[in-house]
Amino acid sequence: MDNVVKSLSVERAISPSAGKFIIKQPTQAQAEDAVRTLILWAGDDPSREGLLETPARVAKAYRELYRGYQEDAGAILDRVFEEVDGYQDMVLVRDIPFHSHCEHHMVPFVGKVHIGYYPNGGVVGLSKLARVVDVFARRLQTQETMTAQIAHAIETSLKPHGVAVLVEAEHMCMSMRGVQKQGSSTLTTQYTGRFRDAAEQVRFFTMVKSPGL
Ligand SMILES: Nc1nc2c(ncn2[C@@H]2O[C@H](COP(=O)(O)OP(=O)(O)OP(=O)(O)O)[C@@H](O)[C@H]2O)c(=O)[nH]1
Ligand SMILES: [Zn+2]
Repeated sequence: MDNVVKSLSVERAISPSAGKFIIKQPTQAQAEDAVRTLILWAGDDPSREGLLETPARVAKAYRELYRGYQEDAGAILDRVFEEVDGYQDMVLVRDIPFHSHCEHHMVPFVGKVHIGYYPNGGVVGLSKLARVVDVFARRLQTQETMTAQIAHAIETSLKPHGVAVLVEAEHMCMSMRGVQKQGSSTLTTQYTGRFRDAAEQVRFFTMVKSPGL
């Protein structure tokens, strides 16, 4: 196992174009060995029947849970509809569910994202805002970073008159372990443009919390 870990030598270099890290992917066998190590660390026997296929399943699940690293929010927000008969008011998509993993413990945090923006000429497909949430949620995250990244992606692609992002979430690393406080929630917000105005923030928040369908 030691040899596998030593030979991983993850390469980290900053790509000049996107400012992204280029990671040299470990092989499937290396990923599965790492899971076997963690099973041993948890105190179980990775060679018992029920756990034999677990390393392969976990490696596959990781591809899904961390798919966001392979995705580009800019490409998702690329298509704008301009024929909206002069609509200029706020567009709000609320209660977008998400699950992410905190970068400190790699334990889930789950909740909802609310996104409002003031269009500048055109509007984006509503589903695309929910897709952008997943691009950033399916990475190792802090709630603050995820909130800022969602707002930044919309701001950069749509250049709207303002973006508001509100994220509310429960962190399993605070409920299942550590301080063990079930039911606490964390709210984070990021505002740009018109939403820097306090009255706009009140309007956004009121709409987010108004009775639903
Ligand atoms: N700001 C912020 N903190 C987070 C987030 N997710 C987890 N944390 C916190 O990250 C901190 C890590 O603290 P450390 O003292 O390094 O780790 P720890 O000993 O496991 O901390 P405890 O959770 O208090 O047991 C904890 O306070 C977590 O609650 C997040 O999205 N944003
Ligand atoms: Zn955590």
